[in-house]
This record gives sequence, structure tokens and C-alpha cells, in this order.
Amino acid sequence: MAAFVIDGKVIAAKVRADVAADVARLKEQHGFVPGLAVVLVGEDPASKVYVRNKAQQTVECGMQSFEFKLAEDTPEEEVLELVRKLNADPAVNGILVQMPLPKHMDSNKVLELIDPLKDVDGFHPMNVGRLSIGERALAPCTPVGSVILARSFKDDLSGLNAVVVGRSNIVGKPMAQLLLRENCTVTIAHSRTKDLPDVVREADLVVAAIGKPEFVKGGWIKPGAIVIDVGINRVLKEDGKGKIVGDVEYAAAAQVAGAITPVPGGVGPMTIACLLKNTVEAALMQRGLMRA
Ligand SMILES: Nc1nc(=O)c2c([nH]1)NC[C@@H]1CN(c3ccc(C(=O)N[C@@H](CCC(=O)O)C(=O)O)cc3)C=[N+]21
Repeated sequence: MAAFVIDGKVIAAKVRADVAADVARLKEQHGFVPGLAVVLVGEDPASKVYVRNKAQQTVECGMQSFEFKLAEDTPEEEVLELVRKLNADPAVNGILVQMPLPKHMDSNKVLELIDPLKDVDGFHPMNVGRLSIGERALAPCTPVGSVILARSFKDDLSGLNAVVVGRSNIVGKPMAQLLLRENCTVTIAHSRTKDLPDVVREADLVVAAIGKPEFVKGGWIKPGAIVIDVGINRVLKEDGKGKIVGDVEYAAAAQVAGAITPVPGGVGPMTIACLLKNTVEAALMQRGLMRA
């Protein structure tokens, strides 16, 4: 039977509607509008589109958007100075510095300067650590969105064998932490994993975050498994035109999986929705209005 297709666009729209409702309430009850600052260094065309979408959706949810576009050859110190300024600005509740940064910059140095309470990407070591010890933390948007997508199909993930393919700091590792929190039995597989297809075959939940087009084959998927595809790869079709594919061989996997996220229209839209959600959480934390 063909897999259920988990519609990331629909679920992202629901997350954004919740964010908009929270923002409206903050405005009404506290006279305050959350703000998100996005810093883009350089001219990467894909990054520019993504930053534009973020700014537009931030405003649609009733929040303030601050955009900073710096030239590729901006000195590192200038980016650090901007982060310091945003840290000190009470109108800015969330700060996102678009990755990757130009090669002449030390990304970790920039990320570690961001106030952990404004770190809506959840990349600061303080948030990474707090997530791993189960404290309240801002968690990375893509993994948070991926859990919401999986739970939209099966609310209780407890006891599932989850295999995360990929061990990056922005997806694989935080994904594993969040799935542990959902009481999954978690395996992190990667490029050096032995017998990877057999490891994936054991998974009730597969998260593919490798960054290689259609790397995970349909034949690796356990019948009925939930497949979350984090990959966004631009490839050329036979007719020479470009298209976007995930890290999973979608057509084949969709024949065996119980549920699968498409690319585009799966995890991508959730990443932005969860960024907006994190911005509201950050604003609540900064103002001591935290939800229980
Ligand atoms: N500090 C930082 N935080 C990030 O979260 C971050 C980043 N840097 N650098 C770049 C990546 C990439 N990223 C995407 C988010 C949404 C879509 C998205 O909405 N994709 C749509 C459209 C795809 C398309 O048509 O291009 C989809 O998958 O359906 C894509 C890519 C966030 N990133």
C-alpha cells in the first residue's frame, strides 16, 4: 500500500496560525510585539530566497522582522559587532545568523556570541547542552519541525526504533536528542556506519539528513516505517532543468513506508514555522512570561 504523505505545508500553516495567535495575545495583554533579526552575509542565491521567505512569514505572523545583509567580504569583527548590538536591543527577541558564513569567518565564534536567550536556531552551546540534559532550551528548528511531522502521523513515538542518518550539529545530533525525549530508541548512523542498509531496515522511524540526493533507497525501508526526509538537494533533470529532491529515493520509499514527507513541501516549510515558534518562545522567556 502506498504511504501516507505527510503534508509539511499544511502542518506548517497550523504552526504559524498558533504563532500568530500567541503574538496577538502578547500584543493585547502586554502591549508588546516580538522581533526577529536575520543576518545574511554574502550573496548565496538559495540563502537569499530563504531569508526573504522568513522575513515575509515573520511579518504575516504579526511580528517585527529586521534584516541585515552584509557583503561577502565583510570583516568578521563587523559581524561580531552587529551581534553585540542585536543582543543589547530589546526590540530583538530572536537572532539568526544564516549559515554557512564566508570562509574567512569563525562560525562558532559568531554563534557563541549570540545571547543564548535570543538563539532561535538553538545552535549556542548553552542551548545544545540544556537540550541534552532535558532543561528548557531553544532547540534547532529543523529537528523540532521533524518531530512535529512524525507526531502528526503517530502521536506517541515512545518505544520506536529511530534511526537518524547524519550526525551534523544542526540536524542529526539535535534530532537524536529530541527523539530520545520522545522515548524512542535512537541510533545515529553516518558515513562510516557498517551495513547501513541493514541498520535502516530495523527502523520504525527514519530521519534522513545526509545531504546527498536520494541516498536512502526504497529497499532499505521497513514496511510501515515513518520516513522524515530532511534533505534539500538541487539536481538536474534529464531535460536539463533543475529540481529539488530529498535524501530519500522518494518514489520507491513511498511504496513501502507507512508515512513519508515529500521534498519540497515536507520538512522545509516546518523549519521556518518552527523558527517563528522559537521566536515567540524566546520573547516569552526574556519577559518572564514563560508557559508552564
Ligand atoms: N542559521 C541558519 N538556520 C537555518 O535554519 C538555515 C541556515 N542557517 N542556512 C540554510 C538552511 C536551509 N534552510 C531552509 C529552510 C526552509 C526551506 C524551505 O522552506 N524549503 C521549501 C521550498 C524549497 C524550494 O523550493 O527551494 C520546501 O522544502 O518545500 C529550505 C531551506 C534553513 N537553513
